[in-house]
Amino acid sequence: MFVKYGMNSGFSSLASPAVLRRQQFLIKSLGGYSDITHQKRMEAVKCLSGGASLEADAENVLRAITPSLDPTRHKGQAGKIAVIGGCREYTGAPYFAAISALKIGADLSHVFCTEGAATVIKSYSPELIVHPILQESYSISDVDDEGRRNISKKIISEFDKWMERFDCLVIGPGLGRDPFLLECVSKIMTHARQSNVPMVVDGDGLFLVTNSVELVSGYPLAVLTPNVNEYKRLVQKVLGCEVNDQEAHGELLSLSKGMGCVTILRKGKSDLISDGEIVQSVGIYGSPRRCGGQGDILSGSVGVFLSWARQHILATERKPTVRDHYSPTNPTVLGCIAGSALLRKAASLAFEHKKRSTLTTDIIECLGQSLEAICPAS
Ligand SMILES: NC(=O)C1=CN([C@@H]2O[C@H](COP(=O)(O)OP(=O)(O)OC[C@H]3O[C@@H](n4cnc5c(N)ncnc54)[C@H](OP(=O)(O)O)[C@@H]3O)[C@@H](O)[C@H]2O)[C@@H](O)CC1
Ligand SMILES: Nc1ncnc2c1ncn2[C@@H]1O[C@H](COP(=O)(O)OP(=O)(O)OP(=O)(O)O)[C@@H](O)[C@H]1O
Ligand SMILES: [Mg+2]
Repeated sequence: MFVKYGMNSGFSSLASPAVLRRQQFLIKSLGGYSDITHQKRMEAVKCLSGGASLEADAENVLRAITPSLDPTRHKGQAGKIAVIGGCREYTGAPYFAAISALKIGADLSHVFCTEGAATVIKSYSPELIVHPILQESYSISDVDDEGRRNISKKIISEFDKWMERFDCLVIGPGLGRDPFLLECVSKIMTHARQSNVPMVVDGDGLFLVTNSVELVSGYPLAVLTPNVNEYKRLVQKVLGCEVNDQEAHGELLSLSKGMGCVTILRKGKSDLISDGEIVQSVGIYGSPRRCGGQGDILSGSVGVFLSWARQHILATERKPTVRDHYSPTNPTVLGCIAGSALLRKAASLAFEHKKRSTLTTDIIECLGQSLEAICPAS
């Protein structure tokens, strides 16, 4: 059903029910019809058409979706996350993503990586559950095609034993670009999608998805978190043009729509988030340090918050709570807003103490305190 607004409302476009709800939220957030100025109304209209973005009410989102520490809850209910990444070159990225998930409050964090990377990642932390199941081409260079197919099947069946236990997969931090390994990860993604397991795709996972868009296209539980380069490659592939920063919001909407409305978090000075229907931004001041690994914290965090947002929406579907003063309601968008806001707050806190020497591990140490300031544990 589509609704046409009256001319004097400022919203004269034909609107779907979802857009209508968002327009009503905008009208409310702008102070209702009576005192809304022409300029504000035009800003809202521009926002709906993708011309400007709406700064997300990130603190309220964080408060609403973060579960309370209820003593009746058992291990696992606060989230089980799996990071798929870690190869010969990169062991830091999957560690950052997986440990961030735990530091925020997930109960269990797994890493699926290559054998060589596993020993290193285990040595960083005893908290992580590490599965050395992935293989790169160099480690099977003397195996024929039939042997490779068997190895691939074994990897997939090993992963399948665990898959449905996970609330979210984080695919790509430090995954590398080995063709055999990426082929196995494609199959894992296909199985995850068939089982409706949400996935956050980052780093080399985005390299894979850019070359095989069908892996995520049209999957509402997929979130992509591209940095500047990863975004550029996606725009070139899906929209067939170069990035145009003058049209950032409309372009992000088009990209998401072009991929069947997957949620995209475009990282940058402000993080921009779209699910093909709306655009939200998170511009909280973070830190001027651009040390590597902050995107990995973000992907692990979004994995946890998206799982919590899904739980929260399921639990409150029948009984809305007074905490729910936020919009939108898509759990993938809520997860992105919360992850982006928390990372930025933690980066800012870490920078206060460490200044130029701020590293990713310092930011991870500030995740708990930053969340505590918004959602006290007791
Ligand atoms: N400790 C670890 O294990 C870590 C491992 N990681 C893992 O590495 C893998 C590859 O990911 P990635 O991000 O390094 O690759 P990519 O996107 O090609 O960027 C590479 C180059 O792009 C440039 N560049 C960047 N930003 C830019 C900007 N704003 N504007 C302009 N240029 C910009 C810049 O190039 P430069 O300035 O050197 O020319 C940068 O060096 C992936 O698996 C990831 O998870 C990381 O997570 C880090 C921590
Ligand atoms: N210019 C900027 N100003 C402020 N914050 C930024 C800026 N660029 C990125 N960020 C923040 O840093 C986070 C990580 O973004 P970045 O672009 O560094 O990701 P990345 O390249 O994938 O990182 P990684 O090194 O982990 O792969 C983003 O969520 C964003 O909030
Ligand atoms: Mg990255």
